[in-house]
This record gives sequence, C-alpha cells and structure tokens, in this order.
Amino acid sequence: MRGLAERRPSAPAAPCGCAQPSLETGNLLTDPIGYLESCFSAKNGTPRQPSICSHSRACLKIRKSIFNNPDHSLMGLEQFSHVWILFVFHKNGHLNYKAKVQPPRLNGAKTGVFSTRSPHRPNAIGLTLAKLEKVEGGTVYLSGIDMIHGTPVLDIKPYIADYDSPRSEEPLEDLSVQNNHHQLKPASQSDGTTDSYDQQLLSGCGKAQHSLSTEDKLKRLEENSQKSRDSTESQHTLPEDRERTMDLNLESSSMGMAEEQRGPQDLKSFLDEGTDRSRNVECASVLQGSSTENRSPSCRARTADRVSYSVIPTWVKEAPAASLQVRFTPHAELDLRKLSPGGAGQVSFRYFESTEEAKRAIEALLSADPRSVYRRKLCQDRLFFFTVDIAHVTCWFGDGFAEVLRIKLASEPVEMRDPEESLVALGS
Ligand SMILES: C[S@@+](CC[C@H](N)C(=O)[O-])C[C@H]1O[C@@H](n2cnc3c(N)ncnc32)[C@H](O)[C@@H]1O
Repeated sequence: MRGLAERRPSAPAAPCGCAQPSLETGNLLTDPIGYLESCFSAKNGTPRQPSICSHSRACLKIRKSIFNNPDHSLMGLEQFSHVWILFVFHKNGHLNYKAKVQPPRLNGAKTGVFSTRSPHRPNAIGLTLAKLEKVEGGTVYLSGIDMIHGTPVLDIKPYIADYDSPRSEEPLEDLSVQNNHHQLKPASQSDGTTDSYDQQLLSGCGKAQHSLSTEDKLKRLEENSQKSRDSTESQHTLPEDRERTMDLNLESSSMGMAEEQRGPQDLKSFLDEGTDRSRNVECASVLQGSSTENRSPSCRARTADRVSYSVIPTWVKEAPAASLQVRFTPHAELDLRKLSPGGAGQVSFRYFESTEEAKRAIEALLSADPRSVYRRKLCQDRLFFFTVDIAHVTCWFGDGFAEVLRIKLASEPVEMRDPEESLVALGS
C-alpha cells in the first residue's frame, strides 16, 4: 500500500485544465443510469436517512442510453428485498467540502467528514439502502428513501446481508441474548450506520478502545457479554465514548440464495412465511424471549455461528433530543382529507397510497426533527415548510413536539409521471 498515492500516474489534463477521465487514475466520468422520481421535491424536509420514513417512495427508470434493453440489466434484481443506491448529491449548490463538518446529531460540534454521512464531501456521492418494492420492465420502484426528485443515480447493487454486515470469524457463544433489557426489536431498515436488528449489548467502553483490533473487540464483546449476564443493572450506566452493537442474523445456512439475501426488514415476514422454516420461527420466538435457558441447543449453536456485529460511536446512536411528538391541528387534518382521493378537492396523492400513509409519512419526517442545527438553535420560533408528494406542509416546533398547522396542495407537486416522459423533462 505504501506510496500508492505517490506512484499513481497523474491524470492528463484536458484542454480546459480539468483532469481527463481515466479509470487508471480514478478520474471517472459518470453517466447516471437514471434520474430518480422521488416524493421529495427539495432538500428541506427530506429525511436524513432512509430509515426515518419507510413510506417515502421513488422510482428509477434505467436510461436507454446506458442499456439498449434496460430491463435486461434489472433481471434477477426482483429477488432482493433491499438495494444499495449510489447517487450524486446534485443539489449541493456547489462543490464545496471541508475536512470537518457539523452533523446534526453532534448539535454543532465538529467531526471529520469521513465519519459522517454529510452530503458535502470531496466526491458528492451518496449511498442509500432502499427497500425494493418491485421491478417493472426497466424501472425499479423503491421505498424508504432519502433522496430528492431528479437525483442522478450512478448505480444499484443488491443488499446482501452476508456480504454487507460484518460478522465474527469465530462463533461467539450466546453473545446476543443474555439480557432482558435488550431484546430483538423489529426496527425499520438500516439508518446507514447500523443494522436494524442491532442489539445494543455493552456499556463501559473507554476511549482506549478506538485502537482495538477486531479480535480484541470480539474478545471484549465476549467479556462484556459475560458481565451483562452477571449484572443486567450495569447496562447504560457507565459513561462511554463508544458503543458496541450486535445484530442477530437468524437466517438458516441451508436456505437458497435468494432467501439468504433477504434484507433485515423482511425478517419478520420471512419467519412467518412457512412450515419449512419452523426452526427459524422457533429460534426467533426464543430470542425474543431473550432467555438463554429457554433456547434449544441447536438454536443456540446456529445463532452463535451467525452473530454479526458493528461498532458505532454513541453520538450516532443517540439523537441530540428524543424523537418529537407530532400532532396535527384540526385544520391540518381537514386539509389533509381535502387532498385525499374522494376528498372535496378530488386530488389524489401520487406516491402515497392513502391519506393515512401520507399522515404517517409526515409524522415520521417530523418526529425525527428535520431542522438543521442552525434552525433548531436560532430560529425556534420560525415556521417550517416542506413538500412531500402533493402536500405542502406548514408546521412549527415547540418543546419536544412538532405541530402541523396547514397542508396545502403544493404549487409544484412532485410529479410521478410516466418515467419515459420524466427522463425527457429531466434533460437526459
Ligand atoms: C445526510 S444525506 C444521506 C444520504 C445517504 N443516505 C448517505 O448516507 O449518503 C441525506 C440528505 O441529503 C439531502 N439530499 C438528498 N438528495 C440530494 C441531492 N440529490 N442533492 C443534494 N442533497 C440531497 C437531503 O437533505 C437529505 O436529507
């Protein structure tokens, strides 16, 4: 590895002085595979991570200029529940980036850009784990997204839990289910920092652990797991700089490929699906009971084999404030109904399937507090506006809550047009 950067051939300059695209030098000329049609028209109000709003929807039509037969390129993708989307933060305004940034969760404090998901980075590339709703011809339909309308998409890759979540190399006996405080919970999909089934196990991890090797970390995990067996009281009580999370992957190793590759959100429905998976069902229910004594030996061995883990800093795990309570004024409720199919205005949502879904999406967006740190600190008394689907939402924030005051038909609602037309509209 040493000296690679120095030995790297320098990119030849184009007449304009810019580096010419060349794979050898990593100066890639990107050609979006498509432009996203999203329920979010602008950055304001768009969730910070896909996990925040599972009802958010988008679709992507693969451009014919990339593949003559776009549907060929999507063959087999429908067998996956989740996909990684690589995209360009095309609305960053300008290509401006700094080595240190202030992520909202640090409430004004700074950290290195590469330890964050900030859109402002040297190569303005975003990475989102989205739920794959369906594939139709050359178009993919997604939900649980955090990208705005018109986002240029560079690539799609299937989410494969076996590849995409780190695992221990050795079985970690009984690491994950020792503590009644920490049960498996069917959370929404990954927030990009940790898996949904992550189970927070440990506390009391000091600063020195930043430099621990993976093996040391695993050993420490085991020790701490033993501690948590001894004293469930100690959980969350020690000050810590870093937390460890573990996720349980209950998939059976005898499954077919497509089944193995299911993402975390599908776990529950997967377990519920059939008798041939009864062993997994048995395991799941035992795990949810989180009692070591109750678990069958075969279940224990298999789950221990497949334990995976990840380590994230506390500031990522813990939001600066608890999630906000969201309420709608009677006026706003009425407004929402007017936008609904069959409502007085006869307008219907383009992305949401019902008024209830639209309401739940608005609730999810607001409860995560979409305001910037600046707004949160200095513009507390200001109204906050955002558009989702055809709804232009006006709200305000108080101590621990957000209240929706008004919902109007957006003057320029986000269009879910025929993708063919949209590509023209987006200038591809
Ligand atoms: C914090 S980034 C995270 C994106 C992605 N999940 C990641 O980790 O790379 C998400 C935010 O980027 C902004 N955003 C979304 N699409 C964008 C685009 N095309 N151009 C610029 N900003 C965008 C929105 O404000 C959204 O809340």
